[in-house]
Amino acid sequence: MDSILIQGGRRLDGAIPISGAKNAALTLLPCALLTSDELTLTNLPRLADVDSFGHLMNMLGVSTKVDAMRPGEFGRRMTLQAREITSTVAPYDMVRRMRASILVLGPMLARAGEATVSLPGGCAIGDRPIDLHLKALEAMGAEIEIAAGYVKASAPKGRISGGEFSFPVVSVGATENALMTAVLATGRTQLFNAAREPEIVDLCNLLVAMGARIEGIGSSHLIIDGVEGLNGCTYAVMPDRIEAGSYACAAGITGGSIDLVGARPEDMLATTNALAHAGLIVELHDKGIKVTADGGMRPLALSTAPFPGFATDMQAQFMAMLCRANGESFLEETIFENRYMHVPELRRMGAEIDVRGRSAIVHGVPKLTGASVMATDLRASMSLVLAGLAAEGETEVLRVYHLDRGYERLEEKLSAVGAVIERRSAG
Ligand SMILES: CC(=O)N[C@H]1[C@@H](OP(=O)(O)OP(=O)(O)OC[C@H]2O[C@@H](n3ccc(=O)[nH]c3=O)[C@H](O)[C@@H]2O)O[C@H](CO)[C@@H](O)[C@@H]1O
Ligand SMILES: C=C(OP(=O)(O)O)C(=O)O
Repeated sequence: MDSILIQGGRRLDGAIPISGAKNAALTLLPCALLTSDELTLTNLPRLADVDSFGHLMNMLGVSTKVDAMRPGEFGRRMTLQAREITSTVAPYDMVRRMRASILVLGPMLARAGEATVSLPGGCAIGDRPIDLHLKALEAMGAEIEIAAGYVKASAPKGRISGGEFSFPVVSVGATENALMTAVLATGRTQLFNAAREPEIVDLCNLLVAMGARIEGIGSSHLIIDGVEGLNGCTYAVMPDRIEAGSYACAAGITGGSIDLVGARPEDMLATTNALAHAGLIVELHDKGIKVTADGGMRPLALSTAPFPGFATDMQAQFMAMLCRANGESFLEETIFENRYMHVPELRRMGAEIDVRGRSAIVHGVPKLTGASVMATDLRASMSLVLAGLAAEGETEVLRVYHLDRGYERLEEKLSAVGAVIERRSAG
């Protein structure tokens, strides 16, 4: 198994290009199922999850062609074409490895009139049920059956009718599945309390470019009028606000200065506000956001919430950064019930963190020390990388495959701003 080795204690300084967003890519890719035309996505991040999604699309009969971007550019371009959907089954082995596979359910149902997708099961950060995905589809006229670990959705007359659904809890994935179904329905769909994450806006913008009719984009009330068919197009994936936020925390924890080139300020106000409250200097410019540490860091009180609130996907990285703040920070995780898996590992590096249920108190410490650490999920792994960058001595982060799901060329990007970091291959 590969690991990442970090010699900590260096102040990071320089520019990091921000890649296309994993969580946008994973909802834009299944849109290829909605049309027999070609869909070309550019600025796709080179990530294990994007590769896995490409394989899943191939299994459903979608052709994929990948071109490199211009030399020196990150990301790549993928052209997908679903002339026909040859299988409407997303198998367990695929869904088990990548939860976002559930996002083929809506578009397959909308285009082929049926879809069978393995139930994803829980994962390290929590239970993560898909009941709201299914209830939204039912409200739009789908029939749902669950058997042998699979969910089978079908449209009684071959096409979904559309309908109204109010989400009792804000769900990014369920909103995405409902949207991708509604665009090809015979009638109107209204979604209330829909997620408003920038990745949802990116999805709506792509669907509109494909010919969909959606009102209320960016709000929690989406009105979708189904159309007879959608066309292909070329579309650039939005920048990754979570990757950008993670590198901003690298500036904070190392007392450095990092220019996040390509980051979009409007997508990450909760993050930049938190950085500014901690005492970092946040400068917005026409190419991105520059974050600079300015002496000691102040402690924070943060509670995760759906967009525009503070993202749960940033909680672990802020926790690592706040280990070096002057005083006690308070964190509350309201989205996932088990998202403090990084705490025992951070403690092994000298962090002082008390966890009570969904709350955590982070006592700032004068120093962290390198250690061998491992985490069970993506953002938890990134929090260990951040702690390693600031720690005295060597840190080895194990289970790198979590990082490869969500951080494109992590070592290269961090080395370019002065980190001493390398990947050790197990051979
Ligand atoms: C690929 C992707 O985009 N992943 C993101 C997406 O995950 P994902 O779409 O899985 O997360 P959701 O927004 O659906 O989950 C939010 C909350 O709703 C609950 N819930 C969700 C669906 C459902 O049917 N029933 C239910 O109870 C979940 O358990 C959780 O407590 O949004 C999360 C919340 O911003 C992020 O952390 C993930 O990085
Ligand atoms: C939880 C995350 O992703 P996923 O929903 O793909 O597990 C994440 O990106 O932090």
